[in-house]
Formats: sequence, C-alpha cells, structure tokens
Amino acid sequence: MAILVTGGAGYIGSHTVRELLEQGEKVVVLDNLCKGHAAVVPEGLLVRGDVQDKELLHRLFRRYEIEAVIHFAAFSLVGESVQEPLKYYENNVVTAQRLLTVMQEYGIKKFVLSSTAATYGDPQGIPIQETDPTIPTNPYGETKLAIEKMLRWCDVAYGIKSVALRYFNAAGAHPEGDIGEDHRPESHLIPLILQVALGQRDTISIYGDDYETQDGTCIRDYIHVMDLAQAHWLALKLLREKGTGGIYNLGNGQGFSVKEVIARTRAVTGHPIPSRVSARRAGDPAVLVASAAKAESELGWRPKHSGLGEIIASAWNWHRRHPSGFADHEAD
Ligand SMILES: NC(=O)c1ccc[n+]([C@@H]2O[C@H](COP(=O)([O-])OP(=O)(O)OC[C@H]3O[C@@H](n4cnc5c(N)ncnc54)[C@H](O)[C@@H]3O)[C@@H](O)[C@H]2O)c1
Ligand SMILES: O=c1ccn([C@@H]2O[C@H](COP(=O)(O)OP(=O)(O)O[C@H]3O[C@H](CO)[C@@H](O)[C@H](O)[C@H]3O)[C@@H](O)[C@H]2O)c(=O)[nH]1
Repeated sequence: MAILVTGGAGYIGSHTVRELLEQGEKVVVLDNLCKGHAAVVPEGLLVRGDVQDKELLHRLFRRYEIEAVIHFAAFSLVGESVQEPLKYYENNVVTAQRLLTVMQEYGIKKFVLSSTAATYGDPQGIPIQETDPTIPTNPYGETKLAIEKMLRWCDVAYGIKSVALRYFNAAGAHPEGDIGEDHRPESHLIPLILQVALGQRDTISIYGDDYETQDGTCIRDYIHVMDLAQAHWLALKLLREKGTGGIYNLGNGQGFSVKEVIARTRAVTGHPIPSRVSARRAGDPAVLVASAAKAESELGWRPKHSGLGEIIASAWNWHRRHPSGFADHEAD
C-alpha cells in the first residue's frame, strides 16, 4: 500500500516525503511542478501532473494501491490571494473537491490536509486554540477553511477520515542540507532575509511597523519544516491506529516579530542585513501564535527544533549551499 503525496515536490511536501520514506512507507508523489522541483523527489517516485486531472487520478488509483492521501498541492500566498481570489478557489477548493471525489470512488478513506493558521484571521486570544473562531482575513485562509468543512461532510457521507494540520509559519531546511525552501518568486520572510545576507538583495522590507505589537511589526510562530514533516507521519498513525481524525495547530507557541527575526538572522549570519519599513501587506493579521497542546496530547507531537536560532541556522545552511536554489525550476 502506498501513500499518495500531492505537492510532494514542494517545500514542505519534499521534507515530508523524506520522513515517510525513513519510516519505511511506500510513497507516490503527484505534482505539476508549477511551483515545485523535480530534483527534490527521489528517483522514480514523481508522477508529473495536475491534481485536477481526474483521468490521471483514475490511472494513478488503478495503478497503485493507495491507502491514504497527504494533500499539500495548493497555492499559499496570503498577499497574492487578496489580489487573485478566484485563482485560490480554483486551485485549492476545486482541486481538493476533485481529489476527494475520485478518492471516494476508490474507497480511500484516509486524508491529511495542509491547512493553515490563516484560517483564524485576527485571533481573539493568544495562543490560538483549535476551538477559537475562524474568520479569515484573506481568501487563502478562506479556501483552506472551505476544504476543512468539505472534509467534515466527506466523513459524514463517505466515512473519509481526515486530519487537518494547521501549520503556522514553516521555515528551516533538512539537516542534510540538500533540500530546503525555494519558492519562485520568493515571498517568505526568512528566505528573503537570507537573500540579503547572501548579497542577492540590498535590503529587507518590513511590511508595516504600525501594528499593535511591541515593536509595531507582525508577530508569527515559526515552525521547523522537519517538525512539520514528523507531524504528517503521526497524523497517518492516528488515522490508522485510532480510525479518527481531527484539526491540529502546529507551531512552537512562541511568537517573533519581523524585527526580531531580522535581528536573529543578523546574529546567525554575521551580516548587517539592512532593512526598511514599507506599507502593510494586505491580508496580514498582526499576531499568529499557536497553542499546539492538542497535537501534543492526541498526536504525541513535540517540536524537536523549536529555537528560532536553530530554525534560521538550518535555512542558512541550505541557502549558503544553494545560493541560486534548485537548478531545475520550470521558470528558469
Ligand atoms: N509554507 C508555509 O509556511 C505554509 C504554512 C501553512 C500552510 N501551508 C500549506 O502547506 C502546503 C505546502 O506549502 P509549501 O510552502 O510547501 O508550498 P510549495 O508551493 O512549495 O508546494 C506546493 C506544491 O504543490 C504543487 N502544486 C500546486 N498546485 C498543484 C496542482 N493543481 N496539481 C499538482 N501539483 C500542484 C506545486 O508545484 C508545489 O510543488 C500548501 O498547501 C500550503 O497552503 C504552507
Ligand atoms: O519581505 C517581507 C516578507 C514578509 N514580511 C512579513 O513577515 C511575516 C511573515 O510573512 P511570510 O513569511 O510571507 O508568511 P505569512 O504571510 O505569515 O504566511 C505563511 O504562514 C502562513 C501561516 O501562518 C501560511 O498559511 C502561509 O501559507 C505561509 O506563506 C508577515 O508578517 C509579513 O508581513 C515582511 O515584513 N517582509
């Protein structure tokens, strides 16, 4: 039996594929490479294609005996989703609906979703708990929340059990230094700061310093990609051993402002990293910090690489070794 990993050529997906293989799982990756990199997928595991392609899904489900699906494939940029909401509804909600439709036809009953802290919107309390209100401030968060709701009804109607993992801000890279974060264009804070340290950018823009936070800049909970990878394995175990699913926050429970992240990156890299304040980015909540108590008690998940310095150092290790990222990107 194999695990189908959609979006497994992407950043978090590729680290999770590594973890699954280390656990002895058989894996098939489905990725259209619109954002991902063929080079990160181990030889022979990549099926190149779109998750929306139902014919392809039928061929896949006939060819491989799929036990469970881990669904990373999506668009995930907060700012872009505000500019182009329909693109997000199409590739996130429609794609998930098609995938679940074909899964249901083949009787596949285990599903793990990459969900997000963006489902909460502006939180009513910190740290955020899974039972807190979900009022997204951007279309990206709305689309992930829509998929979570779809999953609930798929359980009621078809018995598809699912785990929705609400990641906070993924960062860092594999300790072996051969896979890491390479989004094109890059929009995430830590890799952009590291591009300044590498001399590829002159400054890092701080998107707004007039938020109601201690230093006026947005606060996020940065979580190591290897800890996220491990959570997917634990989610599979939960589905297999308990036959139940759930919604889980994945974060360290500690928030860092944009200015603090820049300062910590200066310390890790030894580079001055000039910054300048620019306008707020649409759709950004001021503070997102997780309570991951539920993931700890029900999944047995505890982050192993929780220090911000360690997270940045592992990203820096990858970026220094791959200053131009992966060589195989479609857009190159
Ligand atoms: N990076 C974060 O901080 C973060 C935080 C919370 C949630 N997430 C979620 O985690 C998932 C992975 O994020 P990431 O940062 O690794 O993104 P990513 O862009 O690196 O990976 C997504 C992968 O999906 C593929 N893909 C997209 N649409 C597809 C389609 N229709 N068919 C086939 N392949 C498709 C892309 O080519 C890419 O390889 C996303 O669902 C995202 O919403 C990410
Ligand atoms: O050049 C930059 C880039 C980002 N930021 C800020 O840095 C913080 C982090 O931004 P970014 O790294 O782009 O991540 P988020 O927008 O917080 O979103 C990430 O984290 C979310 C969960 O919290 C996920 O859902 C998203 O998919 C993922 O992209 C935000 O306050 C941004 O406004 C800057 O100030 N300057």
